[in-house]
Amino acid sequence: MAQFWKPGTEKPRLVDDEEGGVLFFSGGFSSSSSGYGYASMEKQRQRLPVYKYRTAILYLVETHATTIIVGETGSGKTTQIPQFLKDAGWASGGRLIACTQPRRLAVQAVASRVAEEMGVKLGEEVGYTIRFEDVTKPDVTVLKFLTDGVLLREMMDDPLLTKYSVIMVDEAHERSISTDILLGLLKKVQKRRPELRLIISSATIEAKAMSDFFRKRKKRQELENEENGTQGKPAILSVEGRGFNVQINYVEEPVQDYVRAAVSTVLLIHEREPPGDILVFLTGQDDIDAAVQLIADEVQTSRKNTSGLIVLPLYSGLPRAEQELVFSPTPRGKRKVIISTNIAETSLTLEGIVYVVDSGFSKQKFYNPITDVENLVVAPISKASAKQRAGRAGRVRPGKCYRLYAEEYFLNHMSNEGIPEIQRSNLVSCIIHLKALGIDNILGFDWPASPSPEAMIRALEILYSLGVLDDDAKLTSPTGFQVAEIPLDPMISKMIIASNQFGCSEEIITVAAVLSIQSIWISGRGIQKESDEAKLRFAAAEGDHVTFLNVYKGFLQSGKSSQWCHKNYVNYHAMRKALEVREQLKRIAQRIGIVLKSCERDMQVVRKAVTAGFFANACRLEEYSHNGMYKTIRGSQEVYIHPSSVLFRVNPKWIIYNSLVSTDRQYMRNVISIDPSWLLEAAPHFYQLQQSNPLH
Ligand SMILES: Nc1ncnc2c1ncn2[C@@H]1O[C@H](COP(=O)(O)OP(=O)(O)OP(=O)(O)O)[C@@H](O)[C@H]1O
Repeated sequence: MAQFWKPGTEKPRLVDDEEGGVLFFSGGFSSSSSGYGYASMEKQRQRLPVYKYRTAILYLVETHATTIIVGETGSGKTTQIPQFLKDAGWASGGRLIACTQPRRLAVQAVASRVAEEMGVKLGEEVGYTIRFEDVTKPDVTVLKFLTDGVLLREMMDDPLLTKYSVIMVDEAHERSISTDILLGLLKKVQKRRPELRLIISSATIEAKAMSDFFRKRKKRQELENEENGTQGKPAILSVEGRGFNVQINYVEEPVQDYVRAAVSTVLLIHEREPPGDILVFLTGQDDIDAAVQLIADEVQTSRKNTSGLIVLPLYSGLPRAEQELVFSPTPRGKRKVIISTNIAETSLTLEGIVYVVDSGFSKQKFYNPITDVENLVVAPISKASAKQRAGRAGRVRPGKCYRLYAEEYFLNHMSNEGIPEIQRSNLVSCIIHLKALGIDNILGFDWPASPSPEAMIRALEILYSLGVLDDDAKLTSPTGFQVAEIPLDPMISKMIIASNQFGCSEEIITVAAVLSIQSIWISGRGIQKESDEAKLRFAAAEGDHVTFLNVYKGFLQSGKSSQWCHKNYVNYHAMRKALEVREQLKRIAQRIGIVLKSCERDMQVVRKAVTAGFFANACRLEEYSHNGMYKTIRGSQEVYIHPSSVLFRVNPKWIIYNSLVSTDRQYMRNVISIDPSWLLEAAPHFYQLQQSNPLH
């Protein structure tokens, strides 16, 4: 039987749901009808649906180890619940309240908003921590926003997270790898720290399944204790009501080209709809650049009314200052168009947004443990994502969402939730995390969704070959511990550590920084020829990694000039971002004992260091191939050099790639030529495992 909670009542009476022993709460509807413009911030807070549930939330958190809170997008979960907890005393006595988010941008934005609402300076009482950036003050910060990945890292120093009284895992529906590992670990921590409180929140989570996870595999004694109290059972609270209405529009016919369709929709909104900014969801930097270019073409040819449009891209590779532009107020008489990846899908409030255009696609990772290939593929989103995207409108005034797919498709074909990332990823990073936390029995770990044993075995094998795990599958010293210290993909971390031995750490840190950016080249429809020609000025016969070093050198010699970038079809923003990342990596490298040293012109050692990290991605050109077909050494997958690579059509016999993208074929991005004997030097175990040695 379900239990209903009437907002405003002091203490709810808790009644078990017969099936799951789970508590359900539901309650009053709240909707706002007037705009926020003139209301004080406190009034704005009080109008949010979650405000009416304040007492219920505090009561549930007091009486339950885990509380699952489901409420519409924009109902106030992220910004309000941490403040309720603080006001109720959960941050007294030097304790902290944590609120995690899957994405860095959301962490920063939400922390700023909460600091503003509380009238405090960001970094004091309210702070945030994201990878490479800590804006908190010891003994002063009480509300801390952080990515779930950062909280996992904190567990390496403090496995029981003793300084936190409450941890709110927000946007749990995203099921990122870090969220899933965190949920598994927090369940363990709760056994040792029964006083720790967990809140799992989202607009679109399957609350019952999450609750079952927190209940399963309890010992009999624990279940008996539950009979006598509510402490062990997760409570579920459903926050009813939403801020403002969002009208959903669908296309009548499926669209052929979602980039063009998105641009046409933007122009149509601009022509016909009243003022208000537009947020467009595409899949990645390439799509976004193409859309920006298409709008720029329209502006130039003046075929459509484009006056007053300010077009801003938004993706994770953009430097901070560029990302922050999306939060700046729109000048009077103008209309901002933000073209974004799913980086803006959850938690963000972009004040001026009235219109959302949803392409229905995002880039998603897919890993095949049999072939050991991880692809970034453009794939349809889930209903949960579509709902989150629409929820970026209607936050401070009513809005409209234009879905570039048919309603019939949404209703009958779109999956409710995406596949958890852990079930479609290479598990190398995840296993290092768990090992560094002393979790030895990885197969027996309590996952919210189990990864496949094949993927697990593959990852263990690669980690062993990287020299990160020993024969007993424990972290090696020092390599394993050093790799665990660097917050990057273990293959990149290993490449950095190996550069110490090869005397080329300066170069390899630059390579690592550039690899962390999606692309440093300006590309797009209509400028391909010019951009290819410009690339040739830097192209190195060894491959893309060495080419990156040439570009970086040229950029520094130009005095980090934007004109230089423009002239050479190099993306200035990307270069600035690479500089930012490089600085951070340099600090980490020095901390773990890597001596900064340049190999000057000796590019062989650079290639050897790359091989030491990425040997598992080695490929050989098919001897009789006339179309540049390679096969991966492991898995014999057919792969081709991506046209953006300087080795496209050069086709050296032996190469290593950094990542794969899948379109009509499997394309290798960022490729370097190698000597096959280096593979055996770098990973004898890995290559000798093959039945017949593939290196001959
Ligand atoms: N930066 C901001 N500027 C103006 N209003 C804001 C801002 N941040 C939040 N708000 C207001 O607070 C409301 C609640 O935001 P909050 O992020 O707490 O909601 P949420 O329930 O966590 O949403 P979601 O599920 O989408 O993350 C927004 O709908 C908006 O009205």
